[in-house]
Amino acid sequence: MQTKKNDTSKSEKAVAMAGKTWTALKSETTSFIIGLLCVIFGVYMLLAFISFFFTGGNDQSILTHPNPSELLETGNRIQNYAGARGAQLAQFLINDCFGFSAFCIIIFLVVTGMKLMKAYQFRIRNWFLGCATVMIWFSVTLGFAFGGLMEDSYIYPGGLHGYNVSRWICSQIGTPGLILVLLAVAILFGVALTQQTMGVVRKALHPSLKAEGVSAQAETPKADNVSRQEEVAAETITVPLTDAEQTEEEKKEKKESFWKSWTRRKQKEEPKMKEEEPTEEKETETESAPAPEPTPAQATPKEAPVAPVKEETSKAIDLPIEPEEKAEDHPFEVEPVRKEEKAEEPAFEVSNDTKEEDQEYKGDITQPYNPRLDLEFYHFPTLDLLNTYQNNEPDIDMEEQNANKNRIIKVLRSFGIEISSIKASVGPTITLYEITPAEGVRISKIRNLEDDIALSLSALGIRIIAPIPGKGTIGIEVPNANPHIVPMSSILSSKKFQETTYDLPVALGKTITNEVFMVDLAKAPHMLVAGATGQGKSVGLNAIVTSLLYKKHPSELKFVIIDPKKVEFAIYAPIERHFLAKLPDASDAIITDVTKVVQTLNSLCVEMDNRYKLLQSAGCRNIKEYNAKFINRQLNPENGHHFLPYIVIIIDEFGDLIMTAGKEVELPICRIAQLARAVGIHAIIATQRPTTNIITGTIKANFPARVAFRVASMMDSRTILDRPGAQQLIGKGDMLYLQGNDPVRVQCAFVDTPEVERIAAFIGKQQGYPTAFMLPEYVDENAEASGSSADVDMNRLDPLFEEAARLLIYHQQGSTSLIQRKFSIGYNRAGRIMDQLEKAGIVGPANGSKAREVLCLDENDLQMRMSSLKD
Ligand SMILES: Nc1ncnc2c1ncn2[C@@H]1O[C@H](COP(=O)(O)OP(=O)(O)OP(=O)(O)O)[C@@H](O)[C@H]1O
Repeated sequence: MQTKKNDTSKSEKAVAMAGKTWTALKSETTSFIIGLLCVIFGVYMLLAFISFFFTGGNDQSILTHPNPSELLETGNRIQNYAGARGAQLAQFLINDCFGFSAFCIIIFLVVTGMKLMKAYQFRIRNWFLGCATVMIWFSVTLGFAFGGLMEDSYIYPGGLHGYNVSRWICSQIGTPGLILVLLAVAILFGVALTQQTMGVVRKALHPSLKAEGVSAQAETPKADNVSRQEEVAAETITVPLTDAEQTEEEKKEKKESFWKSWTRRKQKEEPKMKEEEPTEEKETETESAPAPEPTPAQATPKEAPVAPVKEETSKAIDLPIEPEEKAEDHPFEVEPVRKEEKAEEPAFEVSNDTKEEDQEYKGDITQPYNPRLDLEFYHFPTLDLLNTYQNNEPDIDMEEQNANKNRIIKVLRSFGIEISSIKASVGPTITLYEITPAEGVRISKIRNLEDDIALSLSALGIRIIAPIPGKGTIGIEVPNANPHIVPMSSILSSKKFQETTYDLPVALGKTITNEVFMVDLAKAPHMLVAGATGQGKSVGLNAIVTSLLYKKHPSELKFVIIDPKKVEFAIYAPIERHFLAKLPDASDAIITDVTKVVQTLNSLCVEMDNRYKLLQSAGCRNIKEYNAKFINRQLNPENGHHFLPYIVIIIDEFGDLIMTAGKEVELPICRIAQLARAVGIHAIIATQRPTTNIITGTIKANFPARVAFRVASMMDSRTILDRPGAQQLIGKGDMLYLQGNDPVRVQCAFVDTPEVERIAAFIGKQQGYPTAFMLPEYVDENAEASGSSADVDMNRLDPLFEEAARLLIYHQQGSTSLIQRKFSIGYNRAGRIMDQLEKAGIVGPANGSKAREVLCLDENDLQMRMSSLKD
């Protein structure tokens, strides 16, 4: 009894010890050191082995000495480069064990070392099985083939193992039996390595198989061939079944065309098949800097298993789950991280593309007009104004990838969903797992389980796309354990951005596959940005403005910035004379006062109408055609024609505007959104509260491009994107971009306030236009009508008159915007109330941009005036 207890505690201790040792081994440093030792030892063995071929003969007499240790101690007479121990090792592994194939041990050692060092991601189990099979097979084959030479040479090609095993097999099943066994093992190994082996064997058995190959294929009862069989059958039906009547030639022709179409189909399937054959070459390619456009074959993962797709039909929901074991059976591909191609030359250094000839011909109307000549020495902002970050390149953590893969398979299995393959694309913050469901699993089933699956994976930010449009696979987006920032500098220095031909290139960030994501605002043409507070909206808007500033000359682009929060966009003040537009009487270009917003938006409508008139008289359909004509001097400036810069309106906190100014803001915005595209006026509106009373149906209909950062609820997501999803984002710039049917998940580029300040200062200190771009004056007809206090009808006082008067007396500030905000009414109505208050002597006359003076001192005073009004 006692002994039993002791045994149990001993075994528990041993298990605990093993656990501890395993944890220590798993630590990154330990595994790196062990890996390094493996590689070094492998190199040492290689040296010993190679040297053995040259020096083995001389050393053998010492090594096979009855008491070799005596001789080895001095080591003097050993000639092997790896010394006495090396000679001993080589003698043992080559001659006493496996012969030439002992080199496989070195290969496995180095592979293991590389894996432990995390230099390469090999699949150790496969490599072990592969190396062991090759080593034993060759050892037996060489032992069998060269067994007779052993007496004459100091090297045994198959080693003693090969010699003895081959002799034993021969004694059991005879020489032909041994040959057949070796052949069978070789073919089985080949099939496990690549399915193409089957084709080679078939061809070897039947060289003229080509045409009949189809039927051979069709006869293979593989589930994934079923649809192919159907196709083949369908095609076969189109061949008239009159073979007997056909001439030999006709038959041949039909066979050929049939074969051609089959080959075409095979070629389509080829990449898929290639994905299933990870070769060492591909692995190396994957490890070294991957090509920018990896083909499916190149993108084959480091650890993609050799085994073909395993078809599991049993529902695993009731089975004991062994995820670690079973999950590995699924082909798992991890796409290599795409490295964005950088432009060779920093194009921004050469900031002005004004050519010398242009300067010479300045004013020469026989030469094309160059709008950039207005500010001919303007320098585009340089990339060094932007922050660079260390270690921001996404890398692939295979441990995390495998853990996630296993988790997904386990969760899906717990819902009775089997999959046949899984592929991962690692992005800066999110990894997309693309899953192919097994035969017979309906995608709708997965779609219905979306919430449960997301819940079971229990990580923030999981989004399920069932199916991925156009692919027939299911996508599960899982946040990475170590998200990476996407610096604005990495986007702006990319080849894609620098070589873009977009009219208004807006670089938003990187997609899940690490591609730079850009849109052309000129085509968008208006954008709606939503996101709860602190999720990256302002950074996103800054990224939009920054990318435009890096591409556009001040003569080509103007911003109208509306910032009710008053602080977010103040950083752009220095670029007022270069890039900003404002009303003629406005003191600041960045509009923070709600009253000015309505005027500005209406003024933009006037600008739009004016531009349409210009386009009409020039016979152009859009701004691009018009500007091209103007540049080619086909339009006479004396007839009012001029080069038209794009105008981008940016409105932060649109919700606030709608709450205070309501329809008065919505109407001009909708007019602009409906019509302004052709004349180069584009709007970007952002809101924290994407509710239906703020983003009304009319606004939604006219803003086809939507950017959703994380929002508070599914309702908000539906308002902005017409579907759920944005509530599941992880924040910090994680966003969905929708234009058309399906949203794209993008990690927004990060541009910090100091970076924007540096860019603004860089532009601001250069020569600019004398003033900001002047928008046309807007005369509010309604306001005009009710503008003069002489016309004010005091018999029909506004219902809010008395309350408004009380408000102004309380604040001692005669401000129309105060009335607007407090009572959530439009500018016109607030203006009318103010006029009535003026006529009643409660406030003084308008005082320029300053608030009016409040003439009424307190409540008593007001009561007296009110009673006199009623009289
Ligand atoms: N693209 C990004 N990459 C990394 N971090 C980001 C990104 N965008 C935002 N963040 C982080 O989130 C913080 C808040 O972002 P931001 O100020 O843009 O939020 P917001 O949605 O504009 O909030 P609010 O509506 O309150 O102004 C930033 O200070 C930054 O730390």
